[in-house]
Amino acid sequence: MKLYEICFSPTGGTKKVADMIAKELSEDFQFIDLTDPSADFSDSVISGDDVAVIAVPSYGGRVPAVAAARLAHIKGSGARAVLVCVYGNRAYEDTLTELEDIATASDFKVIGAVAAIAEHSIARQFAKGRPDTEDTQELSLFGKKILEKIRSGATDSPVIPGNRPYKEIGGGGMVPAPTHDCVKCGLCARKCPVQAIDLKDPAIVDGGKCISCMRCVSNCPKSARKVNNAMLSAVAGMLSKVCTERKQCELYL
Ligand SMILES: Cc1cc2nc3c(=O)[nH]c(=O)nc-3n(C[C@H](O)[C@H](O)[C@H](O)COP(=O)(O)O)c2cc1C
Repeated sequence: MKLYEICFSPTGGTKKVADMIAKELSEDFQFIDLTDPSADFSDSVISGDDVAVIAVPSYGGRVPAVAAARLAHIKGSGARAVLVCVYGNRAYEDTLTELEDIATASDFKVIGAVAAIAEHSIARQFAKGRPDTEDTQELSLFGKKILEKIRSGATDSPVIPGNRPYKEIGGGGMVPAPTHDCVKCGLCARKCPVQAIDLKDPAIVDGGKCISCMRCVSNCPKSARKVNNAMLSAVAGMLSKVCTERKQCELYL
């Protein structure tokens, strides 16, 4: 059995959680980075006796559309899959259900699913420091239980929460822009998962392509990329009502 970690993680929270699960399943794994806009995902060869940890963040209770599209190119060949959805302590709604449908359509056999919490990548005061020590212990235990199921040879699929049809895709429009501290190093443009930022002039952003993933904000070595303050305060105000109470990690096996 070979382990794959197939992950879309613009600001690293999803990857942290996926790594915690993956390292319980195998000492080493092959990483497939769904944020890489230049990768040809149909090149990934996964065979029937492999296992994949497929991890995405929740965006508005859904799988980020670009992650869904890239994932659809990977052929599962009947390999077992453990789905991971990471969210910012509001809710993940239909993310796991949608991910289950995408994985199944790509010929993966879903044997488990995890929902976990990481710092909210837009309003970073929510779920700050998560996954924390308590999450780490819980996720390590989840990983051990998943490994037991893999070793038992069981391939039944758990009942995963969520609705079909899924929630409508909403939100968007939070397009980060450079501040006066920008030195035009171009890192944001090179690392943008959807190539929305102009390589020569990072002030030029294709708003139609930007998915508001906040990678450019979190990656900037000069902290010189920001979203509009008024917009951010409005979002934080809305989230404070629904994000404050601590949500727990969940395992579906
Ligand atoms: C565009 C966007 C939409 C989001 N929507 C939700 C949401 O519906 N519920 C939630 O709890 N967190 C939401 N979040 C927070 C992310 O799911 C969370 O911060 C996640 O850890 C980000 O993953 P990453 O660090 O791998 O980029 C959203 C973040 C972004 C950027």
